[in-house]
Amino acid sequence: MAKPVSIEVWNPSGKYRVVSTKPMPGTRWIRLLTDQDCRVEICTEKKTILSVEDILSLIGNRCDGVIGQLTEDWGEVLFSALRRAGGKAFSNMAVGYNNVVVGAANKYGIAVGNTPGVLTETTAELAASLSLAASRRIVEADQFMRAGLYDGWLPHLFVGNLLKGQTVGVIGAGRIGSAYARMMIEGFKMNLIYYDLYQATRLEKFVTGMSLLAFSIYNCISGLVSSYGEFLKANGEQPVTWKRASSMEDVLREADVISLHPVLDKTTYHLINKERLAIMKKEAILVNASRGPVIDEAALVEHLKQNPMFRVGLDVFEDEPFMKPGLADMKNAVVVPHIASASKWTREGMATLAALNVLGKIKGYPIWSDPNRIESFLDENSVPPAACPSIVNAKELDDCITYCSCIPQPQPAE
Ligand SMILES: NC(=O)c1ccc[n+]([C@@H]2O[C@H](COP(=O)([O-])OP(=O)(O)OC[C@H]3O[C@@H](n4cnc5c(N)ncnc54)[C@H](O)[C@@H]3O)[C@@H](O)[C@H]2O)c1
Ligand SMILES: O=C(O)[C@H](O)CO
Repeated sequence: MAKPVSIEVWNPSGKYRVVSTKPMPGTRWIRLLTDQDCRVEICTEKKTILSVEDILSLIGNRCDGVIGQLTEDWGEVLFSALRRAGGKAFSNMAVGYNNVVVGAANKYGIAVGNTPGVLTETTAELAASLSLAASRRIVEADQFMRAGLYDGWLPHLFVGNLLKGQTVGVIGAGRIGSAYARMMIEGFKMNLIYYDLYQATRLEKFVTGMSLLAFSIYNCISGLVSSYGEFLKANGEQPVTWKRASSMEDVLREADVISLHPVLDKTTYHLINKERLAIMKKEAILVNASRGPVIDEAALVEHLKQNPMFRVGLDVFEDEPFMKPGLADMKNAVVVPHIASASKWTREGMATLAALNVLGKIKGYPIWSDPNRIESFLDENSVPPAACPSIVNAKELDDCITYCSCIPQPQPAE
């Protein structure tokens, strides 16, 4: 018998029972559910990571849908329990869903939602912040100041790396990887090399498009230049270049700053290991805001010890919430606790998308056709479309996909 967990209830007489395993930012997500006849139960247990038993207790005997977190183990046990309770949907409040065994959800006919798009720029900004913090040794310097060690300007004090004109490498150039690449190219005039299983057409177009736009504007004004490279040169700057690498090793060898943005799956587990660290430049910067196990963290600690000029910026860790022994002592590592998507707007938007995934399945709405264009769900001043923003197993469940945004709007509950 599972131990009861504490909850807070909204709209107790609601027809559909929706459980959220954590309080989530904002109140719009609660309103969207209660307006559609849902009773919302929010787990208020103090402990950070809920066990499978805790969640079983939350699901109980009758539950229409659950909004959960990336720290939870969603597999056979929970999906079978949710099915028995009459549930239709689970949504992670996250874009990554490596904590979910999608095959088990398919087996029990449960839809699995995630929250793409709303966190793209916020996560890319954190990766950019880590790139800067690591390259300019900001955390080390801050600690030095607070320790009262600063006794005057020195030519060698906290010398780091200049980004301008260096090469940024992106591994996994999807939504976040591409947004990060654009920030580093535009912000610091870095050259780009990327590796992905697929061509990042939008990113390539952006770089080329930017070049052409700048080129045409400059050309109109001066009539002097024939390429973006020349445009930059004419301004006394190095031209920006980009290329798609045919192997990940090419990125590791060539780039000065490398940021990891792939999904975590069998192909990306320990993508960065001892051998691959060894081929990186001795003074390279490595950033990870994807998932911890993409890096063999024990090998990374050894590499940091052997190569004091090699620096990392980490938002995620192999055994969260823990760090591998030795990492916390490394001055050449900047570490933050999985906060890449932590801006108010983004977290409230993630809660909204997760709630709408669950609500949409309960109401029998179709699936939104393009999870990269979810803005219409986030506009606080309008009723969101009657669709599930992003269901990762829609195909497996034979769900109906909507290709039109002009679909009927949901009506308030009577
Ligand atoms: N730290 C955080 O708080 C945080 C926030 C958001 C997302 N994330 C992580 O970032 C990941 C990416 O999010 P996204 O929205 O950009 O997803 P996305 O699907 O748009 O991009 C992932 C990219 O990884 C590529 N990829 C897959 N396998 C690969 C491989 N073996 N080698 C190279 N590339 C490979 C894919 O082709 C895709 O382009 C999420 O799955 C999540 O785990 C972390
Ligand atoms: O996958 C995700 O969405 C993050 O890790 C949390 O924002």
